[in-house]
Amino acid sequence: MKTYDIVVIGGGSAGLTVAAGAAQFGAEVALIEKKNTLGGDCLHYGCVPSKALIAAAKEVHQLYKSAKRFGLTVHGKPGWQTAKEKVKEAVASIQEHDSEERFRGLGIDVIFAGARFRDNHHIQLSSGSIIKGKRIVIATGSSPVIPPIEGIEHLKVATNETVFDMENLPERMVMVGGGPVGLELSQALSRLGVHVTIVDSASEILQKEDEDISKPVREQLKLEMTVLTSSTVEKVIKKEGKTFVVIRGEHSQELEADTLFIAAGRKPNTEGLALEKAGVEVNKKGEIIVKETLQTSQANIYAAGDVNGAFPFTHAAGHEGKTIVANAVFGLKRKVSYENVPWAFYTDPEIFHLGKTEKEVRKEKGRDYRVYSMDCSRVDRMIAEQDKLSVVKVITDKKGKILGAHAAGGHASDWMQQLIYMKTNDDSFSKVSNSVYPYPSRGEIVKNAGDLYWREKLFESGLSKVMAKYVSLFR
Ligand SMILES: Cc1cc2nc3c(=O)[nH]c(=O)nc-3n(C[C@H](O)[C@H](O)[C@H](O)COP(=O)(O)OP(=O)(O)OC[C@H]3O[C@@H](n4cnc5c(N)ncnc54)[C@H](O)[C@@H]3O)c2cc1C
Ligand SMILES: NC(=O)c1ccc[n+]([C@@H]2O[C@H](COP(=O)([O-])OP(=O)(O)OC[C@H]3O[C@@H](n4cnc5c(N)ncnc54)[C@H](O)[C@@H]3O)[C@@H](O)[C@H]2O)c1
Repeated sequence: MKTYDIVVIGGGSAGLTVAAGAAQFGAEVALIEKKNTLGGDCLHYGCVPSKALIAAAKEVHQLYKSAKRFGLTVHGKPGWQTAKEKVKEAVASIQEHDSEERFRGLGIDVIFAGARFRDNHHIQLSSGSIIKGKRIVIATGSSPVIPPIEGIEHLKVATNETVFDMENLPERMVMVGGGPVGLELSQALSRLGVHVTIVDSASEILQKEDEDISKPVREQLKLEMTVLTSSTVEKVIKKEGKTFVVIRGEHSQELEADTLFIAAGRKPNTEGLALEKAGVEVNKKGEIIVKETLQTSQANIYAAGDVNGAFPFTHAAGHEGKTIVANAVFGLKRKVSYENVPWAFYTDPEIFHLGKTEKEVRKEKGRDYRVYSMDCSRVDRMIAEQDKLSVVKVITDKKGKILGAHAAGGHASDWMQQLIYMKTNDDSFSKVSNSVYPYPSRGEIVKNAGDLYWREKLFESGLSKVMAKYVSLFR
């Protein structure tokens, strides 16, 4: 039986970060992956294929928009096979970075097998052999939750795991769930010609955002698809040879459809791991309970990525992975923090979210905070590109410390990046105004918000009146 310094279970974003980091620091590492390829959900069923599909759909959308504007006529339907090829190309290119050879080249033993705990140090592989880990990292990810829906077998069911391989595009699709998976993929599929209805049990989509950020995105999405909130899919029925989805709640109705896409949230992949044999505890949702050091209830076992449910994004899985390398390889007690970890939803317009929302800050601090909001009406690049939606909002404390930074708009995930750096380094928002932005760039919207900070300071100090008087004399 071979003993490793670190055994990593799961070859996705979290597991690959830990395995590569630990091996580069000289640890003997085994990486176990139950599928026959590395990369996990992000590469095969998540971030990468969805962004490639979004890009393909955007091309089609832009084509129709431009044709209309220039008085041209477009014939035919967008080809699903072409869109699928684009997705496959993107996955194949990125797969090279996550190749088995690359990880073997780092000295890692890559083992393609299912893993199961025998105790808190021993792992039974589906091949039959047993390996020992001084430290073990669980990075097994998550899977889509499929809510019970009577008669679901009457129509095609898609999830993020099957959509990119669909033979043909559906004609009429009901999307169960208007979270990021539901919204991003609904918009892409709608732009490729699918008639989409989103059904969400929540009273509104994008509830984690402040209203001024979510509203422009919601309004755009509602132009491209139907969104039924406070509603759920109860069952699927057949009537006169047609299939209907029965929706209950605020928008009760029977809706004809040929495909049901399920994007109703995620469940952690812990089934079959025999966590009880290792003494690893889970919460009510089945997520592995971790301390801030990412140690589980067993000090030598760590959990990273979607399986701990803390911040289910690829970049957060990488962030957690680095923390685990520091703690498991060097014996440190570094604590993970999500305070400066953003997220972006790649709808069109995009959503960018960093730190606290105004709703959250108000709850915590009452009125003891400042908000600097700016729309695109004075950003020449956005005006030139006929962008009428983009908006940015920065929330600070009285001294200018950034508590939250949020935006909606095309490419918002790019033009908001300066604020991630500033917040991470505790820089005052006042400093944005000192930066010179290239003209005309979209990022000027952030600079304009920064200028508001000084305008307010000047006004508060009464200096503006003195200055006005001085300037009038000067003239
Ligand atoms: C449609 C979609 C779009 C997304 N888009 C984005 C995005 O744009 N940006 C972003 O940041 N996040 C995005 N996400 C979220 C992102 O994909 C996940 O947060 C990320 O993949 C989590 O990484 P992970 O390593 O925890 O899990 P995974 O990447 O799922 O990796 C887990 C691995 O463990 C393996 N495994 C499971 N059980 C076992 C076992 N018993 N033995 C051995 N191996 C096992 C699995 O086969 C898998 O390869 C998206 C998700 C979806 C569904
Ligand atoms: N751009 C990105 O970074 C990106 C994109 C996609 C996914 N993700 C990650 O993947 C995770 C999962 O996303 P998701 O959208 O699958 O889950 P989610 O939990 O974020 O959203 C699920 C939605 O489904 C609704 N819902 C749940 N059960 C329902 C039911 N029975 N009927 C109707 N509606 C129901 C919920 O109200 C919710 O709005 C996200 O938390 C995010 O971290 C990130």
